[in-house]
Amino acid sequence: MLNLSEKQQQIVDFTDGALLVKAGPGSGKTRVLIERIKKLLLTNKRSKILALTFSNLAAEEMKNRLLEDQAVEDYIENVNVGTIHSFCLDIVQSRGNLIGLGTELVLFENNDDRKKMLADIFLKDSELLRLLKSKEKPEVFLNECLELISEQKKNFVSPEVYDGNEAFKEIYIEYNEYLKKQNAIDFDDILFYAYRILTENPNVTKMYTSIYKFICVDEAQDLNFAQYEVIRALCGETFNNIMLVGDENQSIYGFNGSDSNLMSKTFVSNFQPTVYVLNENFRSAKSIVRFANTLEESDSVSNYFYEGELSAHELQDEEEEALFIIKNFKTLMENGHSDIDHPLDFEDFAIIARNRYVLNKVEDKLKDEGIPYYFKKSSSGIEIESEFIKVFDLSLRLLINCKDIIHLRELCKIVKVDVPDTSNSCSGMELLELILKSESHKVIIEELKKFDEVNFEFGKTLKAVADFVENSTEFQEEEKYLIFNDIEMWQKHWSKYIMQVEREYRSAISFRSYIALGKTQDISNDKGVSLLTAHMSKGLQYEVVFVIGLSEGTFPDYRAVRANGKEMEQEKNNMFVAVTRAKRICFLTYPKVKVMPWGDKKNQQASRFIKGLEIRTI
Ligand SMILES: Nc1ncnc2c1ncn2[C@@H]1O[C@H](COP(=O)(O)OP(=O)(O)OP(=O)(O)O)[C@@H](O)[C@H]1O
Repeated sequence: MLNLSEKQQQIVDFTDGALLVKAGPGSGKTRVLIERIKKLLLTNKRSKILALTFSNLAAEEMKNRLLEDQAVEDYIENVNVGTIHSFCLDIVQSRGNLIGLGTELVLFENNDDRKKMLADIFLKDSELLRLLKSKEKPEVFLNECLELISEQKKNFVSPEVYDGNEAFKEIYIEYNEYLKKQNAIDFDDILFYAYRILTENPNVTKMYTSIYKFICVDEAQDLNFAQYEVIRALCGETFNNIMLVGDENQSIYGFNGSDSNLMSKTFVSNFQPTVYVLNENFRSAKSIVRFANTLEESDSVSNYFYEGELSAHELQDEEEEALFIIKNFKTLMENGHSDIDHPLDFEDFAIIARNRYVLNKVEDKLKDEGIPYYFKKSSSGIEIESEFIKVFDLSLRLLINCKDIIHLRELCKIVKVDVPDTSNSCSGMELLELILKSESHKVIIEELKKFDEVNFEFGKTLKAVADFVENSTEFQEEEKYLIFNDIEMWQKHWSKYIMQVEREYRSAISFRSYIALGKTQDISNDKGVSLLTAHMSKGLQYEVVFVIGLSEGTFPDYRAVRANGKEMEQEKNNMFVAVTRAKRICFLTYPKVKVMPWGDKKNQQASRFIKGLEIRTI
């Protein structure tokens, strides 16, 4: 067990009142948060703690780190770790009725589903249809409408109070009505409705604050308006045992409305927290901290004796850049490094870029060399390849929610039947019996019939479907191949789900919500060199980091270069996050010439972020 610094210890020992920990990279924010939760668990054995994170990855990491300590094992039930969205979805699904919604609402997480709904709305109304047809690019217009709806919801502007464009107001009203008719909500509704439930029902707020004695929020610099307001609503009038932890310089979700002022100004004025600042970096060697400080004018101090290594390199083109990475990777794997006191492994390396495509060349080279690597992904939902499992998936959706018109139509289209009239109330199973007639589809019905809310054994269902497919002569080899892969993927989601949810709480609707929120994505056992975007690298650390594609227009991104305003601040933060993932060695590279997808060659300038360094050429 590592010793905490004096300041870290003070934070861990802090008991009552609001608390803000502002701290630089590698200063132990996450560590302090975890230690404080442990301490609270052990000293307040009957109190519950709510720990909110921004990603499933961060939530999982936090749970694992808590579980590592045997002392807290018996009290682990007292801490609820999860993303803000997942916590709020629980509120909405269980108490939607308090604001005129149904309960057990399903989440339409997929943008295509939202678009289909919007298209329906335009088709039904001749005025709106005319408007749509007058647009040069109707598809783009639909997307813009969806974005505008999303923006209103993120700002908690309901259609009733929206006072802009009349046509849009109507579209927005209809869109929400359509969702309501299907007992569904979209992603943005999660926070908005949770906020309404909490603020319009003080009893609910009181119930939560009497259950949870402490609330902690990690990565608080990434809070956006809606998230902050929900957290504030959760605290009601009097609760103030809330702890926010974050680093303004690592705020990188500006495009999603995040604003570090919510943490450093609004929270301070609303809660008057005790503020701690941590600036000792326990992760990175001196040269890395020194460079990071020049990016952000921060005052981090490396706690390490090691100088480490940070260097910038110009390569001829992307091919040369990729070869340079492979060469240095191999040298370090073979010889190690005097500042690293253990032999290096694949997992000690990360290659980070501003966007996914910059990593293509390196990926090719890693593949050629047989070096294991993986992409960190953040996704939600489930992607299905085979038609049969698509039918299975849609059937499951209808079983959960017979009002789901969007997916009912999709299912009917696939099995080529007319959409049945759903105006007479009809259960999901009755609908399925009307639609699914082929032998193989009847198997789906039989299997789904076995579900009842008390005993949701999806693993057995998958096994039965797999057995049927194996013995069936109805499918071609290729189709079977896809079906088996799809089933295997479902099985993985199911395994992750049952690890998180006790048997008695398992149900089809909760399983679907877990999938929709990305809580069943496999994120843990990836092996090999990490390929990451700067966004995905948040919170992680590696002995050796290559930050690549560091040219003007790529990193910083060309849009930020063009706008040259707040966006550039975000780019700098992205760079800051990427570089500070390195513990001991950091290579910064860029290709002088970039070959465009259509074959042209483009000369590039070194990124402004490395201009102050000596740039080596080969
Ligand atoms: N007091 C300490 N002594 C030694 N090592 C420490 C101490 N505090 C933290 N560390 C180590 O420093 C590293 C960084 O800690 P942690 O990940 O908690 O920092 P962080 O502030 O959350 O980082 P970031 O925001 O950059 O992701 C970890 O390896 C952690 O174990």
